[in-house]
Amino acid sequence: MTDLPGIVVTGASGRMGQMLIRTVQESDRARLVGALERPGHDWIGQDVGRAMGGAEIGVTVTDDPLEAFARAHAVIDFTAPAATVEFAGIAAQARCVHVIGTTGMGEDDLKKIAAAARHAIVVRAGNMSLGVNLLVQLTKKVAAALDEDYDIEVIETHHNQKVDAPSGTALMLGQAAADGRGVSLDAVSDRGRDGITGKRERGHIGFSAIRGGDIVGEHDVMFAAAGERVILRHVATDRAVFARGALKAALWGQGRKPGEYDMLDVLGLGDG
Ligand SMILES: NC(=O)C1=CN([C@@H]2O[C@H](COP(=O)(O)OP(=O)(O)OC[C@H]3O[C@@H](n4cnc5c(N)ncnc54)[C@H](O)[C@@H]3O)[C@@H](O)[C@H]2O)C=CC1
Ligand SMILES: O=C(O)C1=N[C@H](C(=O)O)C[C@H](O)C1
Repeated sequence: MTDLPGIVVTGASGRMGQMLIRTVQESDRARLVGALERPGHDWIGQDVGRAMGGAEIGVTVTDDPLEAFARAHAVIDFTAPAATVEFAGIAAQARCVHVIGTTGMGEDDLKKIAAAARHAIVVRAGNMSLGVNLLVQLTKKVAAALDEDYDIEVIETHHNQKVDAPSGTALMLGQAAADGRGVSLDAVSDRGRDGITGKRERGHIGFSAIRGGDIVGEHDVMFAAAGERVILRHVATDRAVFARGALKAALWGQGRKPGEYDMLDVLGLGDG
């Protein structure tokens, strides 16, 4: 039991944090060795099982990443961009695999994570589910097969607590569509249409975000032409799909060479 890789979950009280703690606890391939929350959070100092409303599990919630990561083989991190950038440096120092699910990161944040990944194993993806990563590959193939007569639109739908848009998944799908077409996503993105926008530009990739209720996460990639539409869709109904993917990534990362990997690497779905 004690030989199993030790996992620290950051953002322990969050929607994903709690799901990850349950997933690690239920796994016979890993053990939970730490649970982290932000300084000042009322879970700090409590047993994480009790704080989640269940039985004690012998892991006390801490706000000290240095101390927590020193005991871990992997950190699974679904928090916020500033926290994730800080954790990337500390995980590299502690030599543990950093699995990053956090979305909404800016260019600067991504540069800092890439710098940490020169010395550390980082697995980062805007969506850790098998289904979405398959959809990424399908999107690339369909975009390569259809010409610019087909307007590409990415539509994402999430719960009303989500703070970033477009979702990390929508950006992955948009990138896959751009790669399939052999164009730069930055050059063709249409985000946040409002007002007199002018007609849609041929070859652009549009993004729309819908927010409401407790929707876990839905993504459509629409290829719309005169007379027909092709729609690729993924619907997540349970956050367990993300947590299972993240734990898989944490185990896959053990003993790898330093570098930044994604879920296509973990799942063996890459191009070659
Ligand atoms: N890649 C994927 O498969 C998925 C990614 N996500 C992303 O994960 C992130 C979190 O999502 P949710 O769990 O829904 O959010 P949430 O708001 O429920 O949880 C975030 C948690 O992080 C904690 N946190 C913030 N700063 C911290 C710090 N410095 N130290 C420790 N803890 C800190 C917060 O207190 C909170 O408990 C978002 O960016 C979301 O988009 C969510 C689901 C799947
Ligand atoms: O915030 C969420 O909830 C989710 N975030 C990820 C994203 O931004 O794509 C993944 C999933 O869709 C849920």
